[in-house]
Amino acid sequence: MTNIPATIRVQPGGALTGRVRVPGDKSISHRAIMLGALAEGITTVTGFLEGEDCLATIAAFRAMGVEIEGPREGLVRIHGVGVHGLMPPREPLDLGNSGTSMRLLCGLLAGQPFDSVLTGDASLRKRPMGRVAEPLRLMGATVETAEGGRPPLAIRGTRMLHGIDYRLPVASAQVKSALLLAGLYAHGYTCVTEPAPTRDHTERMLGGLGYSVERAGPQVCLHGGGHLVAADIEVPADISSAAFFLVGASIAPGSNLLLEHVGMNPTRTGIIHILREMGADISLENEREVGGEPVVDIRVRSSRLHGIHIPPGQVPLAIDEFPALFVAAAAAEGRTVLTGAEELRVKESDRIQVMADGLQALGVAATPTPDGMIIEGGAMGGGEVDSHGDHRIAMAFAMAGLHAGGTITIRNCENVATSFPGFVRIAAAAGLAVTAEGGEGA
Ligand SMILES: O=C(O)C1=C[C@@H](OP(=O)(O)O)[C@@H](O)[C@H](O)C1
Ligand SMILES: C=C(OP(=O)(O)O)C(=O)O
Repeated sequence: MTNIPATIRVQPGGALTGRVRVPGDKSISHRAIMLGALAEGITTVTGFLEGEDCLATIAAFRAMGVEIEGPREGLVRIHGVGVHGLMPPREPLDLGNSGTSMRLLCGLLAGQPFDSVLTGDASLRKRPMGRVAEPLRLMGATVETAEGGRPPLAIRGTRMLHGIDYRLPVASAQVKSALLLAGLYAHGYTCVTEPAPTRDHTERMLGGLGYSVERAGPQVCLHGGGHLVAADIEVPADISSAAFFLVGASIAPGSNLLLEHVGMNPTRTGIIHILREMGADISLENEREVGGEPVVDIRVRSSRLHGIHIPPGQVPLAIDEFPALFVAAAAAEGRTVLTGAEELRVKESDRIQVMADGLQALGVAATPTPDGMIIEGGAMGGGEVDSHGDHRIAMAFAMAGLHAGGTITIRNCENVATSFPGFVRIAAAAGLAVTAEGGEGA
């Protein structure tokens, strides 16, 4: 993990034009490594995200004896060891900044015949893990957390897991996935019911590798004891990374941008629905299916956005896009109100507070609430904001430069490399007047 502090600076003005292919989907890349490692045979992955979060997942599986070639230009070859082929790691597995790695691995490791310890960086060590540890205990797992259910996690191996029928208290794809991964090792059926739809990449990929997953409305079930067969996986561009460009092009007059080969899984499209409701000019071209996931090219042109009450049903479908959406709201005419998004407070940073602080520093009337934010759109000045080491906050404020009246300086941007290596170069090529100092991260 790079610890070099990086500053991103954006001069006001400019427009986004041309064609951009953002890097591969982070959620799918993690799962490709995990499920490829558990499959029988060699899984070839293309379009893999070479971001630090996914590299942490690769390192964890290498530490458990899995041979993984690459990544090189998005190509990874995983020599699967089968569901029962992982080896005990000699040291704690350090998952850096990645909540997805930690939560999914916690489920997967609960059913191994060996012990393991999971840790991470200062941000990850503040994030709640009780949400996975508690249901895993109901399955017979032993997972110890530090105070308040935080990492590090000490997992005692067992071959005695049993399936449960679990209703998720929060809409979380990470918890759902952790339980399904534990369910591969459990006796009987493991069923998870979600309060609202969340990303279903785990279910899709399990199916693609030959594991039977049954869905009925909000419930998904699998039976333990099966096996996975290697297959090629093509990872589409990450809609959560495309989101910064969707917002940037919408708010910068004169923009006309094509975002290529973007994953359009219906559990991830909240950003499109919300921006369109705000008046964005977004069209989907060349819709197709690649490796079991819908993919499109997205054309976005600048438009006059207006404030809205964000439909609560869209929140889980856009959960990582709110930093960018808050910038869209700040550039829109009128008031935008978000509710039902308290989950934002337990991401890489408290994304409600940190975004409100940054927007206020730029002169925007942004009022944080326990579960959302109220933003009065309008003019925005320049100024200095702190991303608190949160990749999505850094990239959201970079796009704010397209609307601001002065230079925006963003501190602590080194973690941009967790999800979007090359962000500054790609954004500059599209027309953002952006520079980075002091770190490879950005
Ligand atoms: O399963 C996943 O890949 C993810 C699920 C979401 O987290 P939650 O499950 O905590 O909502 C999301 O915020 C995260 O970036 C990736
Ligand atoms: C919340 C995020 O990721 P994770 O939970 O994997 O750290 C994110 O990428 O916005």
